[in-house]
Amino acid sequence: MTQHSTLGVAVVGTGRMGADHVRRLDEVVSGARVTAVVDIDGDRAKGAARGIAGCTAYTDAAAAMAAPDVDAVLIASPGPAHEEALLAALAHDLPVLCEKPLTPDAAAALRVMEAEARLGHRRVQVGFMRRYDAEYLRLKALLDGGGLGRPLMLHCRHRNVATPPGFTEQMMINDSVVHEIDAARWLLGEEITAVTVLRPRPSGGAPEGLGDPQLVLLETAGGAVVDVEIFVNCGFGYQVSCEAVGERGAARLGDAHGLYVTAAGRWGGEIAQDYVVRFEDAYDRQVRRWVDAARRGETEGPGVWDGYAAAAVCEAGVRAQATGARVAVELAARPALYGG
Ligand SMILES: NC(=O)c1ccc[n+]([C@@H]2O[C@H](COP(=O)([O-])OP(=O)(O)OC[C@H]3O[C@@H](n4cnc5c(N)ncnc54)[C@H](O)[C@@H]3O)[C@@H](O)[C@H]2O)c1
Ligand SMILES: O[C@H]1[C@H](O)[C@@H](O)[C@H](O)[C@@H](O)[C@H]1O
Repeated sequence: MTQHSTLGVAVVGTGRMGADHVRRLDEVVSGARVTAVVDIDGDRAKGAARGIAGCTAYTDAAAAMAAPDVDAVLIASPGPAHEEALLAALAHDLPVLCEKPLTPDAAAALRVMEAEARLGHRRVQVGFMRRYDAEYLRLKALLDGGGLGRPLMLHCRHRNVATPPGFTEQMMINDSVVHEIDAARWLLGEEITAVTVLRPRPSGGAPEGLGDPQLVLLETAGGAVVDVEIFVNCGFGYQVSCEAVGERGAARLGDAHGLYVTAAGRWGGEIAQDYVVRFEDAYDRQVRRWVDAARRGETEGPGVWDGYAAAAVCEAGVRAQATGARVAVELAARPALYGG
């Protein structure tokens, strides 16, 4: 495997998340430099490349991946565009960090899995950044160490201030709850086997046609239950919390962020307004670990199997959302490459 002194990274998609990753690779993470940026919006690509020495702007991801100064690819285009970029990167056997969701549907994820299996080694890390968040890591260590006894339930809350234009009910599952789906699989070490979605009366603050909030219930292979409140137009802040309840104790993350202030007859803290603030450290740690592994010629962290399993649960979730029924998750057999 190639050893890279400095990893030349192509960032595909330079919107909100892609631009933040370009900044991160340029200013925060050592051992990498952004040699290419790709966006179907050429002006946006040029804007992202501006000020970065040796960075070329492209509108075609395949052209960027064929460039000699591109050693790795960070995909931050919208979910439906991921499959094409992933297959192109795998055709060049390049290390990839792909923003979540790996793909919005399970069939596309399976095609990516087949392409990676043909290489015979893992190349793709999925951007499930909560696995790199300090609080989630502590909760995972506590659960793995048996500190709470056998875990029985997770209570999760996922609140966004507001949705961007075009955000659909399906995206509440595919784009938002997909984080809890991955976090639950990782924290509990079990696959999710069934999904049910309950709908309280919709908030007046939600856009027309969006049944927001919703309560998503996940059942796991070992009999644990996970409830997820997804409320993407709560209006007051970006809140992500998770309480694990075990046979001998409970532990909750996500309550406090930032300063706790006592002044002017009041006490309290701040609520982050978006994910870029709440998960800044997690994104930094995730990208640093990806760059370090890629420079060693290795791939670690959540991979294509995790992206596929999450997509399969999301598909069941979207059916449960539409029908009100409890929907079983259908999973293919886990290939040996992913520990099957
Ligand atoms: N991990 C997280 O917390 C987190 C947060 C936000 C977004 N995301 C993920 O990041 C990705 C991007 O989200 P965003 O909010 O930055 O979206 P965005 O709409 O702000 O940006 C997407 C960009 O991709 C470009 N684009 C579209 N199709 C393309 C293609 N085929 N090739 C190249 N560029 C293309 C668009 O022109 C746009 O500039 C999504 O997968 C999203 O789910 C993850
Ligand atoms: O794409 C975003 C992102 O993944 C955020 O982390 C999540 O809180 C939002 O709900 C989602 O729309």
